Amino acid sequence: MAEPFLDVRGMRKAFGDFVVWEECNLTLEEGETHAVIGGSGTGKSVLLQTVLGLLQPDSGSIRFRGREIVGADPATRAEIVREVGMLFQDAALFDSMTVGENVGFELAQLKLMDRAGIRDRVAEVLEWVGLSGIEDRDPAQLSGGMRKRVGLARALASGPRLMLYDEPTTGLDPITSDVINELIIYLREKTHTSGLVITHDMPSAYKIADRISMLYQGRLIFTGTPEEVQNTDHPVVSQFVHGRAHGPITDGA
Ligand SMILES: Nc1ncnc2c1ncn2[C@@H]1O[C@H](COP(=O)(O)OP(=O)(O)OP(=O)(O)O)[C@@H](O)[C@H]1O
Repeated sequence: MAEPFLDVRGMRKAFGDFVVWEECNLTLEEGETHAVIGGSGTGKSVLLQTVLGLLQPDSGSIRFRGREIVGADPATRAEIVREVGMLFQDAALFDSMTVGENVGFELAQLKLMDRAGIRDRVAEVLEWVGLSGIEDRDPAQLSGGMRKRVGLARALASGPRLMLYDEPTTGLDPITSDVINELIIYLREKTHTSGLVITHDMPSAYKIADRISMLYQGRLIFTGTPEEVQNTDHPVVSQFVHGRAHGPITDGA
């Protein structure tokens, strides 16, 4: 059987005595969008950072397209994760640069194209996110939803095979959130990228994910389709997804 596109196996991560991930086992198939849900501070961002190679797990394995990220030397790790794009929670745009410079930043840094090529690619990905012609704008003047869209364009510019989404709808109003959800679906169809999304926005997870896993006390305790997650009688998952104050989760964790 072919190896999963992304295969996280037995991944443990602690900060001192504080164990964030007891054991993470997660697979992502090519073309799939997989959402990981869980309370605040439970380790969702830590998962994305380990996949990106920014944090080193204490043990376990993270393989992307058959190549091991954990323990890889920095040059090899950089090469592996070059095919991974990330939409940061705050879009992480450089306010000292124009929108166009932000979107073309990685292409220029890695010298992936000449200037004319970068200009064309920037125009193309801005069109994908519905923001044609804003190359010369200052990111500080953009609304939260527009910043997210520019962040998406930037993440897609170098043609990643896997997109990591760190709470893509957090801080947006419900309508703008849905615009971002629809854009994620549209871009997935257009570019055939796989997606790993962390979120606690359940309408967003139901809409964009093929499968949803719930993180609780350092493990993924449940994985299912959006329908299975919505209808489960698993007490922890049911309490979380239906937002009930009373149940086994007592501290938001
Ligand atoms: N570099 C670090 N050093 C020490 N502790 C850290 C570090 N990064 C994360 N943590 C801790 O790990 C825990 C999990 O953090 P993480 O940011 O992954 O949570 P999260 O599930 O993404 O939360 P939220 O939904 O609030 O963003 C938190 O208690 C956090 O304080």
